[in-house]
Amino acid sequence: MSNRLLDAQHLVKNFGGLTAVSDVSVHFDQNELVGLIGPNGAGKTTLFNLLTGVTPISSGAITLATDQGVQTLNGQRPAQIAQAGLSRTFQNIRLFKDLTVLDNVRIAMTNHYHETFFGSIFRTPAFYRTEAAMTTAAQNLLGIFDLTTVADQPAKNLPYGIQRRLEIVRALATKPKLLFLDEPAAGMNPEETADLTRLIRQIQHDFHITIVLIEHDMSLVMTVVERLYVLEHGALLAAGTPAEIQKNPAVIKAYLGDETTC
Ligand SMILES: Nc1ncnc2c1ncn2[C@@H]1O[C@H](COP(=O)(O)OP(=O)(O)OP(=O)(O)O)[C@@H](O)[C@H]1O
Repeated sequence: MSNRLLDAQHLVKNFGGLTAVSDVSVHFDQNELVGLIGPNGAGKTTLFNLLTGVTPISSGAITLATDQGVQTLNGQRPAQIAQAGLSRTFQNIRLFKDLTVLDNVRIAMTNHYHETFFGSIFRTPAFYRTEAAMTTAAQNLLGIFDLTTVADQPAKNLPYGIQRRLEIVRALATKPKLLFLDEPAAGMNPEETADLTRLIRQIQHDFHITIVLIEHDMSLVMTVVERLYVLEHGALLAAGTPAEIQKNPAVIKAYLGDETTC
């Protein structure tokens, strides 16, 4: 039986006269850790935006395997796609900076805990039960990711690396099947990057989800992923294991050279 989770076929995205994504087909399997690399402007973030519904596709098809069968994602709104099990982080940190760490995670959980308008206005017992369940679940997640001691601090008070970790925890709070991380190591110092590497491995191990990672830090991406896609000028240049990609002459010529980053 196939363990295919997400299938994207012949995706195209045109912005006026510019083709940012040009006939790209990718797939992600259950519990896989996949990297997406390529130089600036190659179309990596646009591809994430297409897969998560942030940007509508010009043509192509995106399907997700679910317990109810294969579901078509293209044409659906980002909230519907999130509900289907796709979650993501962005290149720029998008936290509620004035809210506490705990509330940032609780808010991300609301799509799984249904509070009625009546309940929230009249503070019914059901409302308090839902609130308590959300708080407990959020505290558990913070515990797993060593954020308990900062749970009551406003997100803006956290060091940069911890804010990035909180973003990932928020994305996990939506209980995704597939997590897209857009340059999670951007702006991190070596110690923070090492922490992130451990965190990504821990998530895959503990949560059994698929993770797709855009990353410019080649040492990070080559150590954590099982498979890589390489984009160039919006098109797929290569796909394979880190060992295959590192030996691929076209990739070496286009991106790697003698450098450890591209
Ligand atoms: N909303 C938009 N409108 C017009 N052009 C866009 C839009 N979004 C992206 N582009 C263009 O599409 C191309 C691909 O951009 P994209 O951000 O996907 O690249 P990237 O590989 O993620 O780059 P980076 O590594 O710098 O983040 C670029 O030429 C960019 O200017």
